[in-house]
Amino acid sequence: MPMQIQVVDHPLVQHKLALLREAEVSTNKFRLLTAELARLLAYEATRDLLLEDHVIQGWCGPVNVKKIKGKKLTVVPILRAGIGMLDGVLDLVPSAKISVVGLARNEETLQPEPYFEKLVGNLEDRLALIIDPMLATGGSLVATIDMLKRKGCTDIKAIVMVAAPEGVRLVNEKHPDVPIVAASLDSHLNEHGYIIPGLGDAGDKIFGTINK
Ligand SMILES: O=P(O)(O)OC[C@H]1O[C@H](OP(=O)(O)OP(=O)(O)O)[C@H](O)[C@@H]1O
Ligand SMILES: O=c1cc[nH]c(=O)[nH]1
Ligand SMILES: [Mg+2]
Repeated sequence: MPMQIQVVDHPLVQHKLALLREAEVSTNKFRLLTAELARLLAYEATRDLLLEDHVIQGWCGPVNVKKIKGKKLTVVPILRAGIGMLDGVLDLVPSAKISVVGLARNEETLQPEPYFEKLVGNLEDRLALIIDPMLATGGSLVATIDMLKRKGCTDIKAIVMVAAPEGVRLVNEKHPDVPIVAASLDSHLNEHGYIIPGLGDAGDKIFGTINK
């Protein structure tokens, strides 16, 4: 089975990703680039929202226009690192609700350990846009999708900056209905579950908890 993932090859996306990969990138620059990249990826991820026809009163009389149909959006940042992408996504969808999921990957077992869940009501008729910079083993994304589906959400998409093939395969297998949009599909995971070449620890870089 070929992997299902949309890699956005827009030159601005690839350029910003290249700057993010620099070993010496500062916390400030990493945050700014993460927000900019999130904005561009969200633009691509919302490309297939459905439109409907409306007639409005324009300056010279009635005008036929198109507006987004029906479904409202909830953005779902996975704590902590997903917070780094939130402002960029909200720039495009400022009225979206926000559902927050807290997961910490256990460094030994690589399993996600849930510590927070605050999902907005009525997920049945909302598109959930999950945001997290890193898709590594896929455990965190699968756990988040499981939580959303338990609350009745049926329309889910994930935006990540960098994905590993291992994680994409797991999400494709467990949740084939959930599209993944990424800036890059990288080579593999190392023995500690880090993406190679990846970005290092995105949470630590965004929150300034270690230098590299
Ligand atoms: O695909 P996985 O193998 O589950 O790994 C990816 C997860 O790991 C990182 O978060 P981490 O658990 O380090 O938490 P943090 O955001 O608080 O740093 C990252 O932001 C993802 O959520
Ligand atoms: O490469 C990785 C894997 C998990 N989490 C990160 O922040 N980076
Ligand atoms: Mg981390």
